[in-house]
Amino acid sequence: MGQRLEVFEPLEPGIVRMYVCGPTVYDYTHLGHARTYVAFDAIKRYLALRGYSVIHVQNITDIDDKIIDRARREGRDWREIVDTYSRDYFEMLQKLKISVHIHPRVTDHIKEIIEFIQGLIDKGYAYVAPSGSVYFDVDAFPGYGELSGRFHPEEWRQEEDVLREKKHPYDFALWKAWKPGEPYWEAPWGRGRPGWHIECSVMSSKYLGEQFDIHGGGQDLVFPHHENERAQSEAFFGKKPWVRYWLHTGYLTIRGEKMSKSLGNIIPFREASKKWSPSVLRLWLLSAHYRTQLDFSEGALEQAEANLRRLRGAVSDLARMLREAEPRGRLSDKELKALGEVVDAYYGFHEAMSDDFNTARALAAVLKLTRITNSTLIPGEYYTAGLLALRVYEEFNTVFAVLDDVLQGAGAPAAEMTEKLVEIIVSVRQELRKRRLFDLADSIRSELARLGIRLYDHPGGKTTWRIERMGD
Ligand SMILES: Nc1ncnc2c1ncn2[C@@H]1O[C@H](COP(=O)(O)OP(=O)(O)OP(=O)(O)O)[C@@H](O)[C@H]1O
Ligand SMILES: [Zn+2]
Repeated sequence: MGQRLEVFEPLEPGIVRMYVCGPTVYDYTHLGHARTYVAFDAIKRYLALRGYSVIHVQNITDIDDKIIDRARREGRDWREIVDTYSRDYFEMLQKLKISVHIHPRVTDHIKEIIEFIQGLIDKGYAYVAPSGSVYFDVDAFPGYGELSGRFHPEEWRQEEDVLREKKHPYDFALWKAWKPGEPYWEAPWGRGRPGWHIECSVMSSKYLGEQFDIHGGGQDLVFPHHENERAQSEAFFGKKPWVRYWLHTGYLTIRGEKMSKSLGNIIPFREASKKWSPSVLRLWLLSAHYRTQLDFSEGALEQAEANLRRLRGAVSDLARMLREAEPRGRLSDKELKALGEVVDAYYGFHEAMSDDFNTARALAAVLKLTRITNSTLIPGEYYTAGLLALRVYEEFNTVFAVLDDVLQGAGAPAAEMTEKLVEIIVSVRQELRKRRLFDLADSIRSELARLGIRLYDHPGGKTTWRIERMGD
């Protein structure tokens, strides 16, 4: 609202109530949606890391013009459309490790929506038009435009098709009167269905209260959707501010254009996930700050894949070093210096995340730590500095969630067993090479590579290895 950074103070100490506008389920979820949902997931995870209890509500719009149009075009029932695409959306959430606490659906809240609209009519903020549609009377709410910074009624023109019956062209629909062939619910003003904006005012307050902390969505939702949600809610509850902090994600673009169904340039998540693992996608999506634009390119994903490999390699090497090395009472000057660099990375990560959740800078701090890990900690067998470095990777992973399996493995007996097995296979392969059975040695090497275990043959015959397997 203030167009500036503010210190975060939730309504109630220690608790964060967060509402994010979810999808209208009429088509496959694409990478643009994934960008927004991963961003809020990381925000939630970081707040949790900092000790807040976060309640995350993300709705599903399961009745809307777009859904009805699609059902009509395909000659299917609208509920089938909702079923197909909400399933696809849930699959994406699961693959990307996004855990939303409550997923309210519009059609489960019709009664509450009707009551809310009736309340707005009773308070003089809404009126029933001759058709039986109900509109919000924008002129009755003086704060309209404060969120989006649009104050000119001329810019507010909404719902052109119903201009005739609105008091002002900028009023927007709370309830849409039934037209033949459309799904409907009975209301005091006649049959119909809710407009788009009202659902979020109703469902957020039902689960989070009349005022809450964070409201999120893509930047395309600032106007009119969030402006309208805010007008409805502040009018209805008579409390200000309805939302303490508005957070909006920048667009995911492709060749500079917003990825969107209407532009026909979308990459469905399910297609993308055939080519890149969910961890690579997550790391890429978080490689930019949530408010900035992020452009899709194969090169950017390859970069994310390479970064993930480096992170995973460093963590698995570090875990192995920690199992083998021992604490050394006094730290050498060299280890002290290395420890200082690890501490810098630790603060670098938290400083970036505390500065409006800057995941781009947080990632850079951890990639720098990876260079230090590989060049100094592991070769130096620096136990104390290594232990702290592992802690940094763990906290990083609490937010980024791309190293779950390597970190779980770090210290677990299963990982140790794998290592011993790899050692045996590597020594058998050494023997084969000594006997000049290079075909066999090569096939062992490529079989291991398929499992993500990479062997490095050094001059002089020594072979080292590391686990680079992608976890998903
Ligand atoms: N390209 C994008 N980049 C970032 N966020 C996006 C993008 N496209 C959609 N979103 C966000 O995803 C959420 C779900 O949006 P919604 O279901 O309204 O999308 P949509 O209108 O179906 O998408 P499209 O723009 O492709 O038609 C919203 O918060 C929206 O802002
Ligand atoms: Zn909404």
